[in-house]
Amino acid sequence: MLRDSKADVVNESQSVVLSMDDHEEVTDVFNGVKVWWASGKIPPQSKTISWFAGSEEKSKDWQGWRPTKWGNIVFEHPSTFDTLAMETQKKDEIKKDLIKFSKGKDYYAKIGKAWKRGYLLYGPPGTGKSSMIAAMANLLDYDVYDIELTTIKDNSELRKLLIDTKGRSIIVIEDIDCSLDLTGQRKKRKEKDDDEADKEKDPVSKLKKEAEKEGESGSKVTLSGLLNVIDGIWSACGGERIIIFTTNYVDKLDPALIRTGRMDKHIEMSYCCFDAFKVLAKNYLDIESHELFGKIEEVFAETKMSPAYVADMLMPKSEEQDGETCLKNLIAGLEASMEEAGKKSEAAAMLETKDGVVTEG
Ligand SMILES: Nc1ncnc2c1ncn2[C@@H]1O[C@H](COP(=O)(O)OP(=O)(O)OP(=O)(O)O)[C@@H](O)[C@H]1O
Repeated sequence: MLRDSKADVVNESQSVVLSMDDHEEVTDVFNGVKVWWASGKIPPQSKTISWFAGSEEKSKDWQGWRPTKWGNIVFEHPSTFDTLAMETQKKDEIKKDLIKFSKGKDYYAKIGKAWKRGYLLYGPPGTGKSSMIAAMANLLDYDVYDIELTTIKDNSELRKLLIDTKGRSIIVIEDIDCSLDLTGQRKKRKEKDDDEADKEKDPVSKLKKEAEKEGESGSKVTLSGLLNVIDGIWSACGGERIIIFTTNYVDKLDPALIRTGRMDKHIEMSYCCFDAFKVLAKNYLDIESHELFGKIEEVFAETKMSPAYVADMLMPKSEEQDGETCLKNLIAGLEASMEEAGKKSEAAAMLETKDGVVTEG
């Protein structure tokens, strides 16, 4: 038994909680074994990114004596709106929207609505969705809770997790399209394919397939469950919260998920434009203008390249590589991709031509 320590009974609980002062040290003997207790204090991190750590890694929320599944790592993503490659006007609009929301406590109270905002971030891979989330968190100084839906057992577990989030936070549900096969068209198409395949199967193999299906999906979170949890969570939680869904395939999402009111703002993260390139050139090479910019602008007008690719090309790969070499490499890379795209569309046109001769490659 710890001596010299404080003992309290926590509200509505049978258990006694022993506590120590900061930096206090106590020696104790239990069953003949000497135990040494020390109380340390870890200064709070101003920002943490939290993620679902899995049931075997449950940690304790010592304040409330409730187990919580959120793990924390220090949030150190340096992306800001200044480093984000995107049209300036679009960035300014998003920044204004966020700041208005973060200052909107009285307004939301006045209109009787929960202080929350939903964003849908969509665009091809490498267009900066994660960078945008980090920039948002850095702008508002909010925590980020990153949810991997496929690791969540069911709707009630999702609800518990969300209830456990704190105010001034951004809740991120990434790749919503692949997480649960929630996409409208894909789901319908899959069901159709399955039905057709089922017609040809005997009842035993049908049952086997159903059993396999159940085993396949580790998660039983459903679209309607997700929507109910999100709608319900706002009334249950105080404090401002932003929820962000990300997807690479917006056109395949179920309309129920993206209908207005649920996601307040849809933000498209698109391929690199010349404006976005200039941000990257300034960040990566400290170049604000260059004689090659004219050529680069021309090429960008005709190519679809992700900012991730452009950023990679602009990063010097050796001491010898200077800014101009990186710009030249970028032009060469973009032109090669244009050529590739040209070849592909030629091949596609050949296939479409009725009389075109198609040979196996
Ligand atoms: N718009 C952007 N502005 C600045 N850097 C970017 C941008 N897009 C991509 N990058 C660079 O490319 C890397 C990958 O981008 P990021 O992870 O943000 O893209 P994503 O859209 O979230 O990709 P995915 O869909 O594959 O998860 C970033 O670390 C960053 O260096």
